Amino acid sequence: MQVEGVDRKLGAARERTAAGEPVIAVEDLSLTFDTGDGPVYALSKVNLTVNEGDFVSFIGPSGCGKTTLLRVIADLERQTSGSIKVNGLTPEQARLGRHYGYVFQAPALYPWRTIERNVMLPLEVMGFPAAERRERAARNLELVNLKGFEKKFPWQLSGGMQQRASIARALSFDPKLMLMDEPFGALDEIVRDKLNDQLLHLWRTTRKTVVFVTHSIPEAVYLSTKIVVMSPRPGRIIDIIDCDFPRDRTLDIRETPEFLEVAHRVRDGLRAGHSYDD
Ligand SMILES: Nc1ncnc2c1ncn2[C@@H]1O[C@H](COP(=O)(O)OP(=O)(O)OP(=O)(O)O)[C@@H](O)[C@H]1O
Repeated sequence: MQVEGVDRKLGAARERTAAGEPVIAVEDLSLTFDTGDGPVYALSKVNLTVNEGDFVSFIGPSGCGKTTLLRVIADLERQTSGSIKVNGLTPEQARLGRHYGYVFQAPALYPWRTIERNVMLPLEVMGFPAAERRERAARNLELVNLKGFEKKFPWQLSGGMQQRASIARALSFDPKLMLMDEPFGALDEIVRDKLNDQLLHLWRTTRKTVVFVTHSIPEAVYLSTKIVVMSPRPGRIIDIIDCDFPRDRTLDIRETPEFLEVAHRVRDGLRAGHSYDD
């Protein structure tokens, strides 16, 4: 009965999303962690709308609440006050309905499973038949340029390749929304540039909505249609910047005055956020 209820609501949510409802709608959302050392005000009065097809980056210094906000969207944390809807549903309903794929900071692959079997894992849990599991794993590994590595184990792949495999896993059940928590943070700049290009290509061709956490200003400006600048103590949004570059952008745009202007505005926002600490 409960599943039927969720399914009915999911159907209704899809219709509303098709009619232009935001994919994510956050209103006046705050989250305080109660710790032994007293309360930690991780998020304060956050308001945010993510529309279908957006690529939204959260940027800000360590501890400003980027991961916490992503985890609230994914129903891995619950807000203290305020509201949040994902495709018109509560985060719990969206999680149960598999509305999003989540990519963690570290690849988090099972070392005893081959790459293919890691990618197939969510499909096994969801009860997809074996032939479809294999077909989807092959398709998504090709999408992240890992064709030919299906039978390798994670330790046989570089860090960048492992992160691509975890993206393939998050894509395996074809969610329209991807939540990505600093997926390329641990990689060197050249590998990161390459993966940024591949991610942009994937976003353009699959028309997904992406919410992406990063510390890097160039990465945020290069990838995003919208940049959410955050600052700590308490974590809050201090600027939301629209990035109107063409969707088929290439790395050369990083040299253009328009790019540098947006980067400058992000940097100004980050500096202004820090001054709250003084
Ligand atoms: N489970 C928790 N219990 C207590 N405090 C927490 C918990 N999770 C996060 N925090 C605190 O909440 C604040 C926001 O943390 P969060 O991890 O969201 O920041 P962040 O911007 O993602 O940081 P980073 O860039 O370093 O990953 C920090 O002060 C952090 O210490």
